[in-house]
Amino acid sequence: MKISGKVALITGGAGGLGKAFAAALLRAKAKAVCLVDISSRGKEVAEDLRLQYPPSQVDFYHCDVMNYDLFKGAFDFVQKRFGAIDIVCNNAGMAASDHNVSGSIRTLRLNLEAVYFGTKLGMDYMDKESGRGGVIINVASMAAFLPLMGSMCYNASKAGVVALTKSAGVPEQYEMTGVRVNALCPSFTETPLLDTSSGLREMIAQLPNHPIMSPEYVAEGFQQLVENEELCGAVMRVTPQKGIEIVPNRRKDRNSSSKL
Ligand SMILES: NC(=O)C1=CN([C@@H]2O[C@H](COP(=O)(O)OP(=O)(O)OC[C@H]3O[C@@H](n4cnc5c(N)ncnc54)[C@H](O)[C@@H]3O)[C@@H](O)[C@H]2O)C=CC1
Ligand SMILES: CC/C=C\C[C@H](O)/C=C/C=C\C=C\C=C\C(=O)[C@@H](O)C/C=C\CCC(=O)O
Repeated sequence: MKISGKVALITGGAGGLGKAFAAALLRAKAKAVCLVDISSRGKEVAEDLRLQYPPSQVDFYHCDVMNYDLFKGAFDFVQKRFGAIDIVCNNAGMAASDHNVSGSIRTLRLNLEAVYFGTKLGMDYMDKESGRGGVIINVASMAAFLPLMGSMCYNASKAGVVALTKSAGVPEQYEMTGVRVNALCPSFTETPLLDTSSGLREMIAQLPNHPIMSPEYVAEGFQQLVENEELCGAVMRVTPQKGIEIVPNRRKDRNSSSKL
């Protein structure tokens, strides 16, 4: 998809990766980006980006994406304001350690349930019937493949996002909807999330040859998932060791008459 002139909605847009994704779209001349976040910091982030990237429009919509009706309100807002939605990024996320039961349940709800809401809403608003097609990027993590110790629900939520994205992105579905759905799985990235878990930075520092990546580098992968029309149901890993790579899709090796 050519980004120039397009309209995007990014959840968790007040945070590290969300802001970098927004900036990447704005540099590629998106018409408008709406940052959807529960933190009112999003207002300043939107203002900052608006000043940096005229004449693109940047809005902030305050919303808890774990509430389906409130999240739908964000889609209605963007649809009404700009006439269409082309790009949805389900990025809002959190992590909690295993001994924090309520935090772990919240992690599952935000990282997986709300990504289901955003994927369903993205399809409803962008499919060929109500919209003009589009692309959804769901932010998972390398934790989907290599679990972060002591964070069962974080790891499970991210593995769930990968499975959800593959289901939503099967080619047969794309033919009906015109909406591509892809997953982005970064390794450790320099954002405020790294400071929410005690001892994490020390643990990362002990990993051999494992620098923490910049949000701007991960945003390069994000931009490829948006732009490359070939990618649907794709899972992209972004790591300091191997760079930006698409995880091979086993489905392609199967007999074409198989539905699995
Ligand atoms: N930083 C890292 O090392 C990595 C992060 N990720 C994923 O990237 C995504 C973005 O995280 P970061 O930018 O790193 O963290 P962050 O903490 O900077 O950003 C998360 C954003 O989500 C927002 N948010 C939290 N609860 C919300 C809710 N209920 N409704 C709406 N917004 C809500 C926060 O206010 C914040 O702005 C997350 O899904 C995270 O799991 C994936 C791999 C690595
Ligand atoms: C508090 C939350 C903190 C961090 C969030 C983040 O999403 C968690 C990540 C968890 C695990 C990351 C593992 C990363 C591994 C690597 O980047 C590389 O070691 C992987 C490179 C190659 C793997 C070998 C292979 O399978 O090919």
